[in-house]
This record gives sequence, structure tokens and C-alpha cells, in this order.
Amino acid sequence: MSDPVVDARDVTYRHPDGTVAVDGVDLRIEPGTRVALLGANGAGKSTLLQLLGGLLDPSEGTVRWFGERDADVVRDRLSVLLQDADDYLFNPTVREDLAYGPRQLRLPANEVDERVATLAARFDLESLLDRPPFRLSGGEKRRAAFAAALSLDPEALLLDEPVSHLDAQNRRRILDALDELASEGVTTVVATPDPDLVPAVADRVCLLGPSGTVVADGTPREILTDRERLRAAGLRPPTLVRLFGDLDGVDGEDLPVSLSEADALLRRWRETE
Ligand SMILES: Nc1ncnc2c1ncn2[C@@H]1O[C@H](COP(=O)(O)OP(=O)(O)OP(=O)(O)O)[C@@H](O)[C@H]1O
Repeated sequence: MSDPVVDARDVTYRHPDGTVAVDGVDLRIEPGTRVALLGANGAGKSTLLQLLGGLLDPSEGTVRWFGERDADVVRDRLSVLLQDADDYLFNPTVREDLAYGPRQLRLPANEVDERVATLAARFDLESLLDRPPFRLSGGEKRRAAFAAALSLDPEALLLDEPVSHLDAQNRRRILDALDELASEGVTTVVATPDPDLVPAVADRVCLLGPSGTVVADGTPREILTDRERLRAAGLRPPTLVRLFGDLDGVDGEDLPVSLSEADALLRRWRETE
């Protein structure tokens, strides 16, 4: 069996002022899985994502990536996209930002150009390639940063709130890209405070409690229909669960947690009318 993409054991992160942001987390992420780290603001999602991505060293515990103890050895196999797009756009043009990673890997020039062209087409960046990143809108920057994170063709992608504050079209583009990556077998980990987003991006949900611990780990259905547990974690159940869960006779496996499940349920009702 192949090594897990990430294997975190009893990981704790303490800020210099003593604040414990992540507390004793055990988390093993298998290749090809889609995981959501779901938690309220301040729950420790960003800190945990940075620990899992090797950008922060744990105060206690260990993290291994593909079986390795040194994150630098696997840097080109795993990309992390944090919330601030500006962190990923530091070259004079978008084109150079997309080419930066592949050049670092010393890929031949024609392959670098090919990767840039493919990413530009995938994220609708063609007309922006020769612009300086600081002349892009917020949504365009997010698309460019996402493309830059994919420029190394990583086996795993860890993203912090990838669709927050995006309009419907940009949101759709990012979600389509995540679907495509999943179908290619890329492992994705998405940190989000939004239970409504979870069914679109994950098959497994790690629910963070208010104090940096993982309080539940299960399928979207198991986690998103557990209203009590979500409330204890400072979150509201997803809209669909609140809407359909209050109707008589809709419970258990019938309760839709995704739009496609809600659509199927509505169709069944229409047929039996
Ligand atoms: N530099 C810091 N010094 C001390 N405590 C910090 C620092 N940065 C974050 N924290 C604390 O660490 C905890 C976890 O923060 P983190 O940013 O990981 O949470 P989050 O779940 O990503 O939140 P959000 O959804 O608001 O982005 C919070 O209690 C926060 O106040």
C-alpha cells in the first residue's frame, strides 16, 4: 500500500504568546481522497492546514509526507494555497508567476510554456498573462494564485477557504477545477467554515471544535446531519439539512446533504404525487 499523503500524529501548535491553536491532532490522509477541515472562525483550520502542508513546524508531535519526515524533500509533490493570493504572485507578470514553479523544477522551456498555456486556458487567464498581478481584481488574483499552485502538477493540494468572497462564476471555475483534480486522483484538503460548501469538495470531513481539536471525522452525511455536534462546534447545519430536516418524514438516508441528493428527492416526490 502507498504511504499516506500526510500522516500527522498527536500534533500541537502553540503560538509564542501561549495560545494553543491546534491541540493533539491525529490525521492521516490517504492518496486520492477529498478532505474538508470544517470549523468555526478561530477553530484552528488555517494553522492545521499549514502544519499539514509543512509550512509550520509543530510544537509537539510529528508530521510525515509520503512517508518522509522532511517537507522540503516533497515540496514539488504537495502545494498549499493560503488565503492571501498575493503570497503566490510576486513576479512582474502573471505568465512569469505561472512559469516560476516549473522553471524551479528545471523543466525544458517548451514544457514550461505548455504548462502555462494549459493553466491559463483552465482558469481563463489568457488575456491576463502579460499583466502585472497587482493590476488584477481580487477574483482574478485568486484564479491566478490557484493556477500557480497547480503549476508544479502536485499530487496533493491543500487550500484555505478557496471560494470565499468569490462571485458565482469564479466560484464555479474553482469548484470545477477541484472536481477535475479529484478525477485525476489528486488529493485535496479544503479548510472552510462553511458547511454548505462541504458536499461539493469532500468525501470526508474532519470537524474542528472550538479549541483546535478534531471532534469528529466522517462522511459529509455523518457530520452534516449531526445538528447537535455542529452547534457545539459553533456552526449551523447546512441550508439543505435545516430546510428538509424540518419536514415530516425526511430523515436518515432521505435527508439530502448535497444539491444532487435534494434534486433526486424532489423528483421522487413529484413522481409519487
Ligand atoms: N499570531 C498569533 N498569535 C497568537 N494566537 C494566534 C495567532 N494567530 C492565530 N492565533 C489564534 O490561533 C487560533 C487558531 O487560528 P486559525 O487562524 O488557525 O483559525 P481558523 O479556524 O483558520 O480561523 P478563521 O476561520 O477565522 O480563518 C485562534 O484562536 C487565533 O486567535
